[in-house]
Amino acid sequence: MNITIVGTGYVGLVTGTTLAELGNTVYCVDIDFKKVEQMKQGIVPIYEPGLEEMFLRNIQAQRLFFTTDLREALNESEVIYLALPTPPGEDGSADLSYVLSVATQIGEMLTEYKIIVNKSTVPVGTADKVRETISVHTNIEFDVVSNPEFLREGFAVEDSMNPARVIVGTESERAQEIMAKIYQPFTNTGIPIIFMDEKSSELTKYAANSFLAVKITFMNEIANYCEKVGADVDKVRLGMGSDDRIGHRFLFPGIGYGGSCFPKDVKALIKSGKQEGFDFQILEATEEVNKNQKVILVSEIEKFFGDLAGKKIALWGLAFKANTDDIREASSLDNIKILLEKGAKITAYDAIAEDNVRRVLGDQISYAPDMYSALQDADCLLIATEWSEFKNPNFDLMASKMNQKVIFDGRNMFALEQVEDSGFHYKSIGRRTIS
Ligand SMILES: NC(=O)c1ccc[n+]([C@@H]2O[C@H](COP(=O)([O-])OP(=O)(O)OC[C@H]3O[C@@H](n4cnc5c(N)ncnc54)[C@H](O)[C@@H]3O)[C@@H](O)[C@H]2O)c1
Ligand SMILES: O=c1ccn([C@@H]2O[C@H](COP(=O)(O)OP(=O)(O)O[C@H]3O[C@H](CO)[C@@H](O)[C@H](O)[C@H]3O)[C@@H](O)[C@H]2O)c(=O)[nH]1
Repeated sequence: MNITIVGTGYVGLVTGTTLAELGNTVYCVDIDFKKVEQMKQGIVPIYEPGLEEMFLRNIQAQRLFFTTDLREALNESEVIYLALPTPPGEDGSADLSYVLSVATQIGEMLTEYKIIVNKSTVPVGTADKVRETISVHTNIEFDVVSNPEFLREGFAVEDSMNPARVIVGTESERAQEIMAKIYQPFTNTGIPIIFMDEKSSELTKYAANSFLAVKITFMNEIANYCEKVGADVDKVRLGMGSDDRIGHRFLFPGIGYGGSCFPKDVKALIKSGKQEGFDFQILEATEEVNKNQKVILVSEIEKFFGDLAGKKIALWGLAFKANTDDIREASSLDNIKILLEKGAKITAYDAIAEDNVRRVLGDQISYAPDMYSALQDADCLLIATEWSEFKNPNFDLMASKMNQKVIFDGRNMFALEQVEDSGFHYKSIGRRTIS
């Protein structure tokens, strides 16, 4: 099938590449000329493990094309996926301007029946809005389908090739048949394709993300309570997770959830609720707890050192989680902001996300070329991202570089036994402090 993807960010590019890998001819459209030029030259503009190989393979096979010309792509395709940004507007609600402006353009360009598939995360009722927007400009028949995306950054290729489920929201039989055809390769391998109405499909996405945000936040509160009563959150986590009604995944406490999705989607669902006179009390509490959790170690650092003016802090990890270059709503940034305000000096190391942080913070902080150089003359180390290379460090080498042997670990990277004999003061989340 010929398919157009509008927007080639994390979702659009991965979706486009995956659909090409499944044998479709895919036209990826973006307004960012520079990005499109890069992609035409075989350069993947984002860091996503496994993507480059598949991307190059499908370009070579002439199944994957890039353009800034929406009309050209539209004319070639029967199905148009929207993978456009839906950032929070000033009041926290999802900003639909990207989606609706492309809907307007599509309306003006339609010459024959098309299906417009919305992969962006959008509030309930957006399919109707897209339909109304397109209808203003055309009498030609079309369908709008909700098909939310559940991929995780860092595992985007894996999640797209082998999703837990595919949700398709449509009440049109014609659209349902075509969507079933696109996802037939998944059906063949036993992946459920769940058809439902558009509104339920749109809400499924917010409900799933918000539930996971609540799950993490609940564990962060349990972790904070563990510290009060002398329990160990790692043991509690194992004990809880062994009940398969709870499960082991997404029970890892830390310095709060970040990224381009959970914070904005929780906010947007709260806002959508308010518009109906409905209070999502659990989500409001989740937001509040998460806001504090993101910087919970700053007060620990202050408790340890007193005045932070002039203190040198090494920071391992800038990305909002491991295996991505994405720094949107990263806890590292919240910590940097407050630590700088308090007069600390920061040297950060993150091999993958450094460039993105440089664009935002410039030389407000220093950047180290490797994890050990970041520690030179540091009064303490703060760990903000769980990159694998931090998992089993040489504690002697670390000690030889640092002014003081002090670690604040926002990701519980080490088993307590790993640190026990190293002579480090080690403060993690929800576990005994070693000193
Ligand atoms: N990032 C994720 O892990 C993830 C996962 C699931 C769902 N989502 C949702 O998917 C949507 C897209 O997210 P993303 O992270 O891929 O965004 P992104 O910011 O990485 O990419 C969006 C792309 O759209 C392009 N764009 C903007 N306006 C355009 C226009 N008029 N025409 C063509 N291209 C245009 C931008 O240049 C950019 O390349 C959002 O609604 C998000 O909530 C994201
Ligand atoms: O046990 C855990 C799991 C995650 N996190 C944090 O939660 C945030 C989000 O992590 P993750 O869900 O892995 O990353 P995303 O790539 O943002 O993916 C989420 O958001 C996407 C965008 O909507 C959805 O498609 C995915 O299904 C959903 O997992 C990150 O800050 C993680 O550090 C924890 O603190 N503890």
